[in-house]
Amino acid sequence: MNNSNNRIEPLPRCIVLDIEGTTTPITFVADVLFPYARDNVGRHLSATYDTAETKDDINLLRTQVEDDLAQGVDGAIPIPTDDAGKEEVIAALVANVEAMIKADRKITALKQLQGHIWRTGYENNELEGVVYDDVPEALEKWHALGIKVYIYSSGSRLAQRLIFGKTNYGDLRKYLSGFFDTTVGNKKETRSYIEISESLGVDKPSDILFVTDVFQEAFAAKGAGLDVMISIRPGNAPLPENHGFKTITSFAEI
Ligand SMILES: CSCCC(=O)C(=O)COP(=O)(O)O
Ligand SMILES: [Mg+2]
Repeated sequence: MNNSNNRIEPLPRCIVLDIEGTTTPITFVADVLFPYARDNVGRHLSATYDTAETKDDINLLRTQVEDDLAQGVDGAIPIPTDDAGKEEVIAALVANVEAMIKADRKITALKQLQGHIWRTGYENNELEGVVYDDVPEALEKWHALGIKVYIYSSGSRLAQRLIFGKTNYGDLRKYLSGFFDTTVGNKKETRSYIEISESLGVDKPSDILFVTDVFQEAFAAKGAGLDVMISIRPGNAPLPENHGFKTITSFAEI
Protein backbone atom coordinates (compact mmCIF):
# COMPACT_ATOMS: atom_id res chain seq x y z
CA MET A 1 0.00 0.00 0.00
CA ASN A 2 2.69 2.46 0.95
CA ASN A 3 4.86 3.25 -2.08
CA SER A 4 7.91 3.21 0.11
CA ASN A 5 6.98 -0.38 0.88
CA ASN A 6 6.49 -1.10 -2.83
CA ARG A 7 3.29 -2.85 -1.90
CA ILE A 8 1.76 -3.93 -5.20
CA GLU A 9 -1.50 -5.38 -3.92
CA PRO A 10 -4.54 -3.09 -4.39
CA LEU A 11 -5.59 -0.92 -1.50
CA PRO A 12 -8.09 -2.61 0.86
CA ARG A 13 -11.28 -0.59 1.13
CA CYS A 14 -11.48 -1.48 4.80
CA ILE A 15 -9.04 -2.58 7.47
CA VAL A 16 -10.30 -4.43 10.55
CA LEU A 17 -7.91 -4.52 13.49
CA ASP A 18 -7.67 -6.78 16.50
CA ILE A 19 -6.43 -5.12 19.71
CA GLU A 20 -4.53 -7.41 22.08
CA GLY A 21 -1.32 -8.48 20.34
CA THR A 22 -2.02 -6.26 17.32
CA THR A 23 -2.60 -2.56 18.11
CA THR A 24 -1.77 -3.03 21.77
CA PRO A 25 0.74 -5.06 23.78
CA ILE A 26 -0.60 -8.25 25.30
CA THR A 27 1.11 -7.12 28.51
CA PHE A 28 -1.14 -4.05 28.76
CA VAL A 29 -4.27 -6.17 28.57
CA ALA A 30 -2.94 -9.01 30.75
CA ASP A 31 -1.00 -6.97 33.30
CA VAL A 32 -3.09 -3.77 33.54
CA LEU A 33 -6.64 -4.15 32.27
CA PHE A 34 -7.46 -7.63 33.51
CA PRO A 35 -5.96 -7.06 37.02
CA TYR A 36 -7.84 -3.75 37.24
CA ALA A 37 -11.10 -5.53 36.45
CA ARG A 38 -10.33 -8.35 38.89
CA ASP A 39 -9.36 -5.98 41.69
CA ASN A 40 -12.38 -3.72 41.22
CA VAL A 41 -15.24 -6.05 40.30
CA GLY A 42 -16.55 -6.33 43.88
CA ARG A 43 -16.38 -2.60 44.50
CA HIS A 44 -18.04 -1.91 41.14
CA LEU A 45 -20.91 -4.34 41.69
CA SER A 46 -21.53 -3.07 45.20
CA ALA A 47 -21.54 0.59 44.13
CA THR A 48 -23.80 0.06 41.10
CA TYR A 49 -25.87 -2.95 42.22
CA ASP A 50 -29.27 -1.31 41.77
CA THR A 51 -28.57 0.34 38.41
CA ALA A 52 -30.21 -0.98 35.25
CA GLU A 53 -26.79 -1.42 33.65
CA THR A 54 -25.47 -3.64 36.40
CA LYS A 55 -28.72 -5.60 36.63
CA ASP A 56 -28.24 -6.36 32.95
CA ASP A 57 -24.61 -7.33 33.54
CA ILE A 58 -25.67 -9.64 36.39
CA ASN A 59 -28.42 -11.23 34.30
CA LEU A 60 -25.91 -11.97 31.53
CA LEU A 61 -23.52 -13.46 34.07
CA ARG A 62 -26.29 -15.56 35.65
CA THR A 63 -27.13 -17.05 32.24
CA GLN A 64 -23.46 -17.67 31.46
CA VAL A 65 -22.78 -19.31 34.83
CA GLU A 66 -25.85 -21.54 34.52
CA ASP A 67 -24.47 -22.72 31.18
CA ASP A 68 -20.96 -23.11 32.65
CA LEU A 69 -22.31 -25.22 35.53
CA ALA A 70 -24.19 -27.43 33.08
CA GLN A 71 -20.99 -27.82 31.05
CA GLY A 72 -18.84 -28.44 34.14
CA VAL A 73 -16.62 -25.40 33.46
CA ASP A 74 -13.84 -25.06 36.05
CA GLY A 75 -14.37 -22.28 38.60
CA ALA A 76 -18.09 -21.86 37.98
CA ILE A 77 -20.09 -21.68 41.21
CA PRO A 78 -23.85 -21.16 41.62
CA ILE A 79 -25.05 -17.57 42.01
CA PRO A 80 -27.73 -17.35 44.72
CA THR A 81 -31.05 -15.72 43.92
CA ASP A 82 -31.50 -12.07 44.87
CA ASP A 83 -33.37 -12.96 48.06
CA ALA A 84 -30.10 -14.35 49.46
CA GLY A 85 -29.05 -10.73 49.82
CA LYS A 86 -26.74 -8.36 47.94
CA GLU A 87 -23.54 -9.42 49.69
CA GLU A 88 -24.11 -13.13 49.00
CA VAL A 89 -24.91 -12.50 45.35
CA ILE A 90 -21.90 -10.22 44.86
CA ALA A 91 -19.53 -12.71 46.52
CA ALA A 92 -20.61 -15.44 44.10
CA LEU A 93 -20.41 -13.08 41.12
CA VAL A 94 -16.89 -12.02 42.11
CA ALA A 95 -15.75 -15.64 42.42
CA ASN A 96 -17.13 -16.46 38.96
CA VAL A 97 -15.68 -13.35 37.34
CA GLU A 98 -12.26 -13.97 38.88
CA ALA A 99 -12.29 -17.51 37.45
CA MET A 100 -13.36 -16.22 34.02
CA ILE A 101 -10.57 -13.61 33.99
CA LYS A 102 -8.00 -16.20 35.13
CA ALA A 103 -9.07 -18.41 32.23
CA ASP A 104 -9.02 -15.41 29.82
CA ARG A 105 -12.48 -16.30 28.60
CA LYS A 106 -13.70 -14.30 25.62
CA ILE A 107 -17.38 -14.32 26.56
CA THR A 108 -19.80 -11.42 26.21
CA ALA A 109 -21.03 -11.57 29.84
CA LEU A 110 -17.50 -11.01 31.14
CA LYS A 111 -16.49 -8.49 28.50
CA GLN A 112 -19.60 -6.35 29.00
CA LEU A 113 -18.93 -6.10 32.75
CA GLN A 114 -15.21 -5.47 32.23
CA GLY A 115 -16.02 -2.53 29.98
CA HIS A 116 -18.17 -0.97 32.70
CA ILE A 117 -15.44 -1.46 35.30
CA TRP A 118 -12.72 -0.05 33.04
CA ARG A 119 -14.88 3.00 32.28
CA THR A 120 -14.46 4.04 35.92
CA GLY A 121 -10.73 3.51 35.67
CA TYR A 122 -10.40 5.75 32.62
CA GLU A 123 -12.68 8.38 34.18
CA ASN A 124 -10.57 8.39 37.36
CA ASN A 125 -7.32 8.60 35.39
CA GLU A 126 -6.30 5.22 36.78
CA LEU A 127 -6.16 3.80 33.22
CA GLU A 128 -4.70 5.04 29.94
CA GLY A 129 -4.85 3.02 26.76
CA VAL A 130 -1.62 1.80 25.15
CA VAL A 131 -0.97 1.39 21.43
CA TYR A 132 2.29 0.56 19.66
CA ASP A 133 4.29 3.49 18.30
CA ASP A 134 3.54 2.54 14.67
CA VAL A 135 -0.24 2.58 15.17
CA PRO A 136 -1.14 6.31 15.22
CA GLU A 137 0.91 7.09 12.10
CA ALA A 138 -0.65 4.17 10.22
CA LEU A 139 -4.17 5.15 11.28
CA GLU A 140 -3.55 8.71 10.12
CA LYS A 141 -2.11 7.52 6.79
CA TRP A 142 -5.01 5.14 6.11
CA HIS A 143 -7.51 7.85 7.06
CA ALA A 144 -5.88 10.23 4.56
CA LEU A 145 -6.10 7.52 1.89
CA GLY A 146 -9.82 7.14 2.53
CA ILE A 147 -9.47 3.63 3.94
CA LYS A 148 -12.11 2.86 6.58
CA VAL A 149 -10.64 1.33 9.73
CA TYR A 150 -12.65 -0.77 12.20
CA ILE A 151 -11.87 -2.66 15.37
CA TYR A 152 -12.88 -6.26 16.05
CA SER A 153 -11.90 -7.28 19.56
CA SER A 154 -13.14 -9.60 22.29
CA GLY A 155 -13.20 -6.48 24.40
CA SER A 156 -16.63 -4.85 24.37
CA ARG A 157 -17.35 -1.96 22.02
CA LEU A 158 -17.38 0.31 25.07
CA ALA A 159 -13.96 -1.02 26.11
CA GLN A 160 -12.70 -0.39 22.57
CA ARG A 161 -13.95 3.20 22.54
CA LEU A 162 -12.35 3.72 25.94
CA ILE A 163 -8.92 2.36 25.03
CA PHE A 164 -8.71 4.33 21.77
CA GLY A 165 -10.33 7.39 23.30
CA LYS A 166 -7.55 7.86 25.84
CA THR A 167 -4.25 6.43 24.63
CA ASN A 168 -0.58 7.27 25.11
CA TYR A 169 -1.05 9.12 21.77
CA GLY A 170 -4.27 10.89 22.71
CA ASP A 171 -7.75 10.24 21.28
CA LEU A 172 -7.46 8.06 18.18
CA ARG A 173 -11.20 7.53 17.61
CA LYS A 174 -11.20 10.11 14.79
CA TYR A 175 -9.46 7.49 12.65
CA LEU A 176 -11.94 4.71 13.45
CA SER A 177 -15.21 4.11 11.60
CA GLY A 178 -16.73 1.42 13.82
CA PHE A 179 -16.36 -1.31 16.40
CA PHE A 180 -17.24 -4.99 16.52
CA ASP A 181 -17.09 -7.27 19.56
CA THR A 182 -18.29 -10.73 20.60
CA THR A 183 -21.92 -9.68 20.10
CA VAL A 184 -21.26 -10.19 16.38
CA GLY A 185 -19.82 -13.61 17.14
CA ASN A 186 -16.77 -15.38 18.49
CA LYS A 187 -13.54 -14.31 16.81
CA LYS A 188 -12.61 -17.90 15.97
CA GLU A 189 -15.78 -18.50 13.95
CA THR A 190 -15.99 -17.80 10.21
CA ARG A 191 -19.60 -16.66 10.41
CA SER A 192 -18.47 -13.71 12.53
CA TYR A 193 -16.40 -12.40 9.64
CA ILE A 194 -19.21 -13.03 7.16
CA GLU A 195 -21.39 -10.92 9.45
CA ILE A 196 -18.78 -8.14 9.60
CA SER A 197 -18.29 -8.27 5.82
CA GLU A 198 -22.06 -7.94 5.32
CA SER A 199 -22.15 -5.03 7.78
CA LEU A 200 -19.37 -3.12 6.05
CA GLY A 201 -21.16 -3.37 2.70
CA VAL A 202 -18.06 -4.09 0.64
CA ASP A 203 -18.36 -5.46 -2.91
CA LYS A 204 -16.46 -8.60 -1.86
CA PRO A 205 -15.00 -9.85 1.44
CA SER A 206 -11.46 -9.60 0.07
CA ASP A 207 -11.93 -5.81 0.04
CA ILE A 208 -11.37 -6.15 3.80
CA LEU A 209 -7.95 -6.66 5.36
CA PHE A 210 -8.12 -8.24 8.83
CA VAL A 211 -5.08 -8.05 11.09
CA THR A 212 -4.83 -10.20 14.21
CA ASP A 213 -2.28 -12.01 16.37
CA VAL A 214 -4.25 -15.25 16.73
CA PHE A 215 -3.90 -17.98 14.07
CA GLN A 216 -7.40 -19.36 14.65
CA GLU A 217 -8.90 -15.91 14.12
CA ALA A 218 -6.88 -15.45 10.94
CA PHE A 219 -7.99 -18.88 9.69
CA ALA A 220 -11.65 -18.07 10.43
CA ALA A 221 -11.42 -14.72 8.65
CA LYS A 222 -9.74 -16.33 5.63
CA GLY A 223 -12.60 -18.81 5.53
CA ALA A 224 -14.96 -15.85 5.07
CA GLY A 225 -12.87 -14.58 2.17
CA LEU A 226 -11.17 -11.67 3.93
CA ASP A 227 -7.57 -10.73 3.20
CA VAL A 228 -5.61 -11.50 6.36
CA MET A 229 -2.26 -10.63 7.94
CA ILE A 230 -0.94 -11.85 11.26
CA SER A 231 0.61 -9.41 13.70
CA ILE A 232 3.82 -10.47 15.37
CA ARG A 233 4.52 -8.39 18.45
CA PRO A 234 6.65 -9.03 21.56
CA GLY A 235 5.01 -11.58 23.82
CA ASN A 236 2.55 -12.85 21.23
CA ALA A 237 1.90 -16.61 21.15
CA PRO A 238 3.97 -18.61 18.66
CA LEU A 239 2.33 -19.43 15.32
CA PRO A 240 1.92 -22.92 13.85
CA GLU A 241 4.62 -24.03 11.43
CA ASN A 242 3.68 -23.37 7.78
CA HIS A 243 0.68 -21.26 8.81
CA GLY A 244 0.73 -19.65 5.37
CA PHE A 245 -0.26 -16.11 6.39
CA LYS A 246 1.65 -12.91 5.63
CA THR A 247 3.06 -11.60 8.90
CA ILE A 248 3.89 -8.06 9.97
CA THR A 249 5.82 -6.69 12.93
CA SER A 250 4.62 -3.10 12.37
CA PHE A 251 1.62 -1.42 10.71
CA ALA A 252 4.18 0.40 8.56
CA GLU A 253 4.56 -2.88 6.65
CA ILE A 254 0.90 -2.88 5.56
C1 LIG B 1 -10.66 -3.36 24.39
S1 LIG B 1 -9.25 -3.59 25.36
C2 LIG B 1 -9.60 -5.16 26.17
C3 LIG B 1 -9.43 -6.31 25.20
C4 LIG B 1 -9.95 -7.60 25.79
O1 LIG B 1 -10.72 -7.61 26.74
C5 LIG B 1 -9.52 -8.83 25.19
O2 LIG B 1 -9.89 -9.92 25.63
C6 LIG B 1 -8.58 -8.74 24.01
O3 LIG B 1 -9.00 -9.56 23.03
P1 LIG B 1 -8.64 -9.26 21.47
O4 LIG B 1 -9.73 -9.92 20.75
O5 LIG B 1 -8.59 -7.78 21.26
O6 LIG B 1 -7.28 -9.89 21.25
MG1 LIG C 1 -5.60 -10.36 19.88
